[in-house]
Amino acid sequence: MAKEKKGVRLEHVSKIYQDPKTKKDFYAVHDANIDIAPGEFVTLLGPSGCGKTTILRMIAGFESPDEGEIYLGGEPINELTPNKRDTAMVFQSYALLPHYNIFDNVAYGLKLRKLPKEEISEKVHAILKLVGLEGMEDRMTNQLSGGQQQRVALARALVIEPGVLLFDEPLSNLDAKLRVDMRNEIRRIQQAAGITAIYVTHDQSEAMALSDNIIIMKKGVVDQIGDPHTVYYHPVDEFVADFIGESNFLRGTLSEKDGESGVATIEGHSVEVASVGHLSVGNNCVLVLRPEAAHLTDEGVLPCKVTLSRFMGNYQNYQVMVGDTLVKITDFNPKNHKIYEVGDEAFVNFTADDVHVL
Ligand SMILES: Nc1ncnc2c1ncn2[C@@H]1O[C@H](COP(=O)(O)OP(=O)(O)OP(=O)(O)O)[C@@H](O)[C@H]1O
Repeated sequence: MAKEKKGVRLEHVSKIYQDPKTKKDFYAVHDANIDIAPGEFVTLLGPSGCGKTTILRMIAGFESPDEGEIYLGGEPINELTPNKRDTAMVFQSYALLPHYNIFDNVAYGLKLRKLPKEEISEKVHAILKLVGLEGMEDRMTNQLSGGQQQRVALARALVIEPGVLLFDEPLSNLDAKLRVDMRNEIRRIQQAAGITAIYVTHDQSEAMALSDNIIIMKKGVVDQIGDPHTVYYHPVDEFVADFIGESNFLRGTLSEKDGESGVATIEGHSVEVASVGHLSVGNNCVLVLRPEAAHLTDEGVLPCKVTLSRFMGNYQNYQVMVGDTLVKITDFNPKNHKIYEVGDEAFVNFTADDVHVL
């Protein structure tokens, strides 16, 4: 449906703001280098205040970078006003026109572009079909549910056939169930429309569900860019490991090394590890162990004492102490495993491939 899918590139982009309290300048975004391929769905993910929205607003043209250059479809766009950029934004607040019906809300951008009436009608109907609002053209937007309003906002952005669609936390105002339904819809519609999408969220499951690639931001800096699998299994640091899913951090030192494999000492116990080429013997290291990758067994890698054991229906939730380290364990197959109770002595079991070493 898009005229042409466009890629987006940020080269050494920074944005400086003044802190209203201290009056000191600070980098809201610092030296961002991002390359988004045409047709890709990318999320900007990170905690509040990390600079996600600032990046999105710079791409849209509502803010201009203090350093660096932004390219859209290979062309530099820093000097272009928002209406000259081939982008459309879907806002958190929907920003619909309250006294207009669905048709007129969606047609608005096309009327501004002075398209012939028949073409407008054709395009609006095609988009309403795509977002699942066919036949509802005459409904006023204040008579719609949150999910329907979100669909209208999406249709209104899509109808102008932008090269890039920008989303600023578009599902924040919806309840949990609807958020999940709508995010699946957004992904379906983006793929059907064949459009490049950049999506701001602080919800990691939303980012995992939607993205080809996730850009994880930390205090104005791009910390890691990768597909959901990479950021989950190969986080670059503890921040990413903690932000994407749950993690246990087992701290110790590397005591032996042979090429890529080695042995780490954790709480006085030897643990076989892999992919430690970046470390030397004697270095401190952190083993990132996902709760679902760890198992409780009678014999295993690290002796522990169970401090919490809770049946959650589809999984058994444990907390255990390995020396002074608390380890969370999720057993997704409790029906077929021995259940340990609080106070039991057991072992945390895992293989070298189950841990990611930082
Ligand atoms: N116009 C402005 N003037 C001064 N500081 C600003 C301005 N806009 C944003 N900031 C600050 O810049 C930093 C980054 O803000 P930004 O809105 O990009 O964060 P965010 O990651 O999108 O956060 P959230 O998830 O809360 O929306 C924050 O510290 C914010 O307070």
